[in-house]
Amino acid sequence: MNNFKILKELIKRFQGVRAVLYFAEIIGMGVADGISVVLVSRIIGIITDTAVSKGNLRDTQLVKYIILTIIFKIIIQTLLAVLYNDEAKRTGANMRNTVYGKALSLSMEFYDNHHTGEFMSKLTYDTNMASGVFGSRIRRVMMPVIMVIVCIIPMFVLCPPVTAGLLVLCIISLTLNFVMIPVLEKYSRKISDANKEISKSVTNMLQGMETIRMFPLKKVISDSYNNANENCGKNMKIQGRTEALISALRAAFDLIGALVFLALGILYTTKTGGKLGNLISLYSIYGAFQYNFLLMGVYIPSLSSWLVNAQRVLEFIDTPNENFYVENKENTKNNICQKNSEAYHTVEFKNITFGYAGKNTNIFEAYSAFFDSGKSYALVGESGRGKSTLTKLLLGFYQPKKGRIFIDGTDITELGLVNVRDKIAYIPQEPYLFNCSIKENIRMGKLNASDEEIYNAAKQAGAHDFISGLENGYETPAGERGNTLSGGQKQRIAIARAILKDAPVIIFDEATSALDNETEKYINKTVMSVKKDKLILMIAHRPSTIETADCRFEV
Ligand SMILES: Nc1ncnc2c1ncn2[C@@H]1O[C@H](COP(=O)(O)OP(=O)(O)OP(=O)(O)O)[C@@H](O)[C@H]1O
Repeated sequence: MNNFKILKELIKRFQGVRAVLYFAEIIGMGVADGISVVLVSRIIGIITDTAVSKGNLRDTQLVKYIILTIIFKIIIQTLLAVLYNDEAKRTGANMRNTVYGKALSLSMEFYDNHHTGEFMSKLTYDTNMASGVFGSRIRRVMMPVIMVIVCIIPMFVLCPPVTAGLLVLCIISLTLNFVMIPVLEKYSRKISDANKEISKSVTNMLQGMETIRMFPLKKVISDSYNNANENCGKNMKIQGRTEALISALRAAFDLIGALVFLALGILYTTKTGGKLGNLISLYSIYGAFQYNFLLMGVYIPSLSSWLVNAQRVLEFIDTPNENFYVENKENTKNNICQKNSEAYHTVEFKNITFGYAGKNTNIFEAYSAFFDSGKSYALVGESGRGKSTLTKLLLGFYQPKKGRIFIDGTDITELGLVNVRDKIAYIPQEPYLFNCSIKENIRMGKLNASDEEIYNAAKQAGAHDFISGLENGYETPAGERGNTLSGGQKQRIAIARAILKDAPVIIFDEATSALDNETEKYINKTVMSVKKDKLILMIAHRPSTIETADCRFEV
């Protein structure tokens, strides 16, 4: 995608019709800025001519110019700047919401294939840069262009030959700046890639902190971080030097511009009898003109390097969602309610074939299985056979290559992801606890649950006693990923959350593996007591767990 297309796409997706307002505000600011520069130059010119002719300032139109300057420079510009900022912030927020929303809609396969660090970099660095396109970059590119256009007309009116000479100089310096565009773009890409690597290293370090300390992995991890950091630093250095070169060129052209102005100005006043006031006015406008002309050479390349990140954000947003199933069909939802009231819940896998993306072999090949209502099944089989995968297929985390899956006799592709997951309470091998209170963690099973319902669910999950024993009871923060709790405590909170959900199908994926025998027995007893109208699938290795199930099912 070329830069223009990226920009067009960004505007279409994140601004829509509001783009008209946004661009009108920038154009307004640029025009007001340009006009105020011209007005100030007129004031200087009038003062100079009056001084040279020893005239009276009162006889001039000085006050009119001063009032107009105040209106354009202070009132109009400030007003437009405030409106512009609001619009830019709205666009940035819209972009961040879209990216975050996208992250929640992606398939599990996406997360399997993307490193958390790389993903974090996308969510933060690339999105910040992309929202910066609207936050500052477009304004910085457009304002100088508008200023240059507004200034060039009075400059030619005031003194055509000097203006023509200065313009040629400005064009040469701008061309040189443009030569630097591809260089800056190249290093911006490299820095962005290096930042991804840094994020990956930091995520590895944070998530694998225990393992890093257990094995002597400090050096390996810090080497990988240092390499990424060094690479980033190296590219930033080259980018910095290129920018310094551009600044040096700008300074050189400043100096040459002043000399050209002096030479042409002397010729203009001595040979053609031009007014000194006009020349001083011209030089006053030229200061702003030249500055903005060179800014075009700085900000246009810089915009294109920010657009590199914006393109990545667009690609990310275009990643397909996990919604390969029908979403929330109203009539389907009614069907589900009817079937729930019948209290008969079955799960059937019919001739499914599945293998994870990127792997040559399939885990299931035309595989069929049927699970009946009111029963509990212990899913057994050697490690790696595919027990967890089978339940994840049921949850719609992955899509089978062939075959169909039914809940209560309805194909899950017709039910829709939301409805399928609504019918299932799933407790994974390593349950995730959010960084909020224990009570709020349990409440995630049913967002409108009363405190009483939460306590009851915790009692059934054998968690009430230990939670009540904590200094802050149910208000105790679970910590990041539940790290203030033991493995068994985390499991019991996750079980309470699943019990609270009161779904017709419950999946335990080794959900009691970290519990002592007594607690496990207690939980199994309470869970089995509610199973009359439920279907329970338990993935288990422990004989004690397998024994509590009605049927042993070899996957
Ligand atoms: N996200 C994934 N991406 C690629 N391969 C995966 C993924 N998850 C699991 N696998 C592979 O699929 C196979 C089945 O894994 P699964 O976790 O379903 O087995 P399991 O029977 O539950 O094993 P265990 O009893 O050890 O928990 C394994 O070979 C595993 O390496």
